[in-house]
Amino acid sequence: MSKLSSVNKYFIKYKWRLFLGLLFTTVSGKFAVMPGNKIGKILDDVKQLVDSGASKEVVMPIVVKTGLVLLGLALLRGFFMFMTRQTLIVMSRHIEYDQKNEIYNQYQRLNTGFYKSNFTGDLMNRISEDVSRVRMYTGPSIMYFTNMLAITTFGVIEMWKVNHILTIYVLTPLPFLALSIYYVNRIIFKKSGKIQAQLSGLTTTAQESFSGIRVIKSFVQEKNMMRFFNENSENYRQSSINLSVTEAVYFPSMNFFIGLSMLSTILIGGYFTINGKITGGDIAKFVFLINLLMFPISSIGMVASMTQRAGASQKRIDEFLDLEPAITSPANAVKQTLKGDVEFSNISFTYPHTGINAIQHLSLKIKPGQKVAIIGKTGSGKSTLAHMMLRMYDTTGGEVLLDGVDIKKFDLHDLRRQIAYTPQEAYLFSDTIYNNIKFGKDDATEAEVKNAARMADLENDIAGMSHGYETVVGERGVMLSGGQKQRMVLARAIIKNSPLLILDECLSAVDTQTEKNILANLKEFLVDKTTLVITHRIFTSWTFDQIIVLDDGNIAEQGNHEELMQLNGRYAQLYIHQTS
Ligand SMILES: Nc1ncnc2c1ncn2[C@@H]1O[C@H](COP(=O)(O)OP(=O)(O)OP(=O)(O)O)[C@@H](O)[C@H]1O
Repeated sequence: MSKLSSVNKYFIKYKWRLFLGLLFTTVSGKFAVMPGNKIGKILDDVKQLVDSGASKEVVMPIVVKTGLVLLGLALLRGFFMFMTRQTLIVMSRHIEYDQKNEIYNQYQRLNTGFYKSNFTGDLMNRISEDVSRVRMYTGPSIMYFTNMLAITTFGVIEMWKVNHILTIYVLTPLPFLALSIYYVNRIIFKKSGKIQAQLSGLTTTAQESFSGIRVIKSFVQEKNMMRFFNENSENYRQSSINLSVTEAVYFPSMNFFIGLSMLSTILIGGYFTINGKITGGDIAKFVFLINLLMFPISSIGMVASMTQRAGASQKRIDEFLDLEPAITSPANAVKQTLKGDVEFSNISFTYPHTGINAIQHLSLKIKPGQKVAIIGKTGSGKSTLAHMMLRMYDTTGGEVLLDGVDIKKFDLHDLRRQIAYTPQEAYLFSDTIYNNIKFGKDDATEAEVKNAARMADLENDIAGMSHGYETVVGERGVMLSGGQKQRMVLARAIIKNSPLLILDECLSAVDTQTEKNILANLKEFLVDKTTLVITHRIFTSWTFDQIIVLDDGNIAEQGNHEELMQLNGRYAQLYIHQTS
């Protein structure tokens, strides 16, 4: 239970729903037990009247009256059961909503490094499966447990009033019922966990096949993929059949123990009736109450098993929520409008999980409004430099200064808000073109969105689509070509209108004419913006203030175009190769 103590704050938040829910459950329990008395009494009364020779006309109204009372009690019980669900189950839905938001918020707080070292499936599980299991505790478990307490208490009191010994005999099998349900539930849970994992495997295989269908077809791997899928599918089928065998034990075991209680009632109750200790009506009352107790008692096992699972899930949720992001805003964080002065002062960076020294003692100064090209062979550390500026990772040595201030002193959100960045991987949301561009600026007007699209040379592409700006781009933008995706991401960065712009391979997939159009469109827009262009291809139509050639995490060549051509090093070779 201690694992679930962190859920208590929600019970305090929704205390009125909880209180009313418990009250309604108790009242509905009372109404559930009350018909027992009525049934016992009417049977005894009718027997007495018939024995004393009363006519049908005398007996029938009494029976009808009792029938109406029973109907009224059933309606009242139904009403309070409805109210129980309206309070307790609705409360559990509110808690589920709060927990999901809390977890989602934590996902957003954590840094890039966290996502590199955790699997998507596991992360998704916390927000879906773990939260659902906790909900089973905050809603159904509490409801079933209270219902069990109420019905058992009221029911046992009623039985006790009739005959102590019979009550003890009748109740003896019931704890075994609860225990057996608990064990069956645990086995079912274990087996369903295995099935769930197999199902995830199947879904992943199917999903990978859909995404990689072109690769599968071109390598003529259809048969192998089918065989692989079939094997997994067969395992899943076997496990599911196995589970249904276990599930089939559930109700017969319940009936077995209830049957034992019934047997005691009839045998011992019959013996007591013969001896005049109880009446026939009392036996009917016992039979009614035992049937009533069947579900609440068996629910103890179910509740115990659900609570255990919820505890394990809440532990996982708590461990996740307790993680502190490695990169945060400091106390008294600096918030200022950036001019665009950038300095890398002897920075080094080693990736934590692989130990790769991506940047080594690099120093570089960029003045406000300068255009800087960062080139270098693959893996030389270009993108890592961009990550340092955005504080996706913190340097392991040296400092990054913006307008002379160490970036670790800035408010993190304010810092990122002032840097427009196009990551190498052009990521789009499965939303409309319009919303994907507008994502760069919450309050952007339609004119701003269209202007950003124009600058990214997207106007003609969008005009050619049947729904124009309202075209949905599909999952991760699958409906668009590689070049269109890159330009969408560029438009999203343009609309941000930040004093600092980092373009990481943002035009690698567009043809040279489109590249020229975009660069021409951007020239004026970028006049006063510090711009870092990370590229393999040299933009010949632009004049860069500085060109940095990176090699193995350090600067191999530095200067403007003329200086580097004179140096006749790597840049010159690349330039000659590209222009020839
Ligand atoms: N998340 C990461 N975890 C561990 N190592 C990484 C990570 N990202 C990059 N690296 C490593 O750091 C080095 C620099 O990578 P980086 O992405 O900065 O290179 P790059 O110059 O941008 O390359 P490319 O031109 O191929 O994009 C590489 O050796 C790379 O393998």
